[in-house]
Amino acid sequence: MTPVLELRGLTRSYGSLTAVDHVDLTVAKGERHALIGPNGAGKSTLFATVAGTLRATSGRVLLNGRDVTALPESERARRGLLRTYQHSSLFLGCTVLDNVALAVQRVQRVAHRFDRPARGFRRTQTRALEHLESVGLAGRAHDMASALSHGERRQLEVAMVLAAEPAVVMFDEPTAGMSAAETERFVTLLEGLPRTLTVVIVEHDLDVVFRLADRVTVLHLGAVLASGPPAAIRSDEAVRAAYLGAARTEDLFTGGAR
Ligand SMILES: Nc1ncnc2c1ncn2[C@@H]1O[C@H](COP(=O)(O)OP(=O)(O)OP(=O)(O)O)[C@@H](O)[C@H]1O
Repeated sequence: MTPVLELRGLTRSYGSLTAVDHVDLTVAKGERHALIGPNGAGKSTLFATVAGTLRATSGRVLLNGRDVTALPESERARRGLLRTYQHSSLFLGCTVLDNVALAVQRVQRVAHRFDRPARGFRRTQTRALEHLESVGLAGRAHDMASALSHGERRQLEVAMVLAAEPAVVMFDEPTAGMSAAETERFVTLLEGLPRTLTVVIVEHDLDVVFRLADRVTVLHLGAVLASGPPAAIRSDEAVRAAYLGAARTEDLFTGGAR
């Protein structure tokens, strides 16, 4: 396997509390990797420390073998490690198309900086529309982003992620607040993402996790309790105990842990 993201002894403390405790993890190119764990396990802190939103207390984050631990979030994003936020970061006063066009432009500014402006503009619009088509929003291209439903806004964010052409995208609880129908549409969309993209997802909905993930890492009290393919995690007694105490493992993975 070709590792794209490696965490080595990654630790993040808040004063005397160690929220993320010497986490070692390797994510392969193209993998769908889910981070789960009970409330307070350290998922958000780990996520933010990997993305560069928070500084690590110790340990290292490697992206494609390069140490990015000292880099801020913006620089990690420029190098292909992109995160989404639970609260959307769209330009609500712009059209749906313009939101994606802006994301496309950031990449194209580097690749085509010697093009004539009109040609660059057409290229940007075409690419942006292609991304909107791939997330099922081409029909809403000229609507304001503010007119989109919650689920559609999340779809738009995926189009913006695709436009940025990252190596790794980290989704932070993407289905939070979605209806069942929106969740279904969104998970289908994630399932269809190209395998050139590596996906790390923090998600409370375990049905979503076990549908999407190739591998699942369970955090408990900041440390890795278990990491492996979904089937192994489902049957892991320590995982069950960490989540729910007496409940049966099967109950855990049919929505009972929400
Ligand atoms: N800014 C902070 N200052 C101090 N302690 C914090 C801070 N943020 C989180 N913590 C603590 O760190 C631990 C891990 O929290 P974190 O939010 O990373 O867990 P989580 O698994 O994402 O939880 P949840 O599922 O509830 O979102 C918890 O004990 C939490 O109280």
